[in-house]
Amino acid sequence: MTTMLAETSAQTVSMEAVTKTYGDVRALDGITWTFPRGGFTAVMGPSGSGKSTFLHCASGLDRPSSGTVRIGGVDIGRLSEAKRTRLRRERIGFVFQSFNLVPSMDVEQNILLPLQLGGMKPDRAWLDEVVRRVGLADRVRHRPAELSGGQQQRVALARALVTRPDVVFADEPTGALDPRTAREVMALLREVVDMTGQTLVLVTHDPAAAAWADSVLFLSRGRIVDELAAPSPAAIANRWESL
Ligand SMILES: Nc1ncnc2c1ncn2[C@@H]1O[C@H](COP(=O)(O)OP(=O)(O)OP(=O)(O)O)[C@@H](O)[C@H]1O
Repeated sequence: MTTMLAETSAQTVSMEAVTKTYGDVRALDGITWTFPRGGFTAVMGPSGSGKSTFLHCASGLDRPSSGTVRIGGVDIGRLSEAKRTRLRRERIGFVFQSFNLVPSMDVEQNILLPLQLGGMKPDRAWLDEVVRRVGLADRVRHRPAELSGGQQQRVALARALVTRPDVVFADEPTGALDPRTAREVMALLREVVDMTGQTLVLVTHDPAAAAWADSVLFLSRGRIVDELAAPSPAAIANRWESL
């Protein structure tokens, strides 16, 4: 087996005293956190605890109301919207519950889309490596509609990895999959972290999915209230109950 640690980014995302308010609502209330490089972190919390807001701010989709978010060492609060978009495209990968593939494009075209949008040149060797790693080498000319849900999510993962991002954010990536396919996708995410040193952040409601992570952050009312390292599904469910 090959490892590609040398090819991963030196930077991750760090947040310092981050708040986000919507009118009177304090959706994030003083978040300070740096995602460990090469680590797999799950973020959990009850409905309304601020998970989506956390994901949006940490990934540069949105700007905090106060505090600092650094992506690859760059303070996103100081960037124009256009520059933040560019930084996000180059430094962050996304995987969503709904896959978000372009139906008219084949697998390879979908995977290459972030490079195309950013005017970046594909690295053929890395593309082949990513496609092989997610198990799609014999599917590159298929369209999304010709693939199972699990395969479509693998395409989305390959698309997230193709730019060699600092951090991949996965938002309920198994939410649309049956339990067996969900386990396969989680096992693949774990393998990608272990084999490539990719930093990964998973936002999920599902203790079984979160248990694949190195550690779980628990959000409540916009704050990080706990971290569980090397968590079992039972320990996660237990902590969840008391939030
Ligand atoms: N655009 C917005 N405008 C106003 N209030 C918002 C907005 N986005 C989020 N909020 C509020 O901020 C708080 C945190 O919401 P957020 O969506 O981050 O929580 P969540 O943990 O992701 O919830 P869920 O699990 O239900 O998706 C909630 O009180 C929510 O109503």
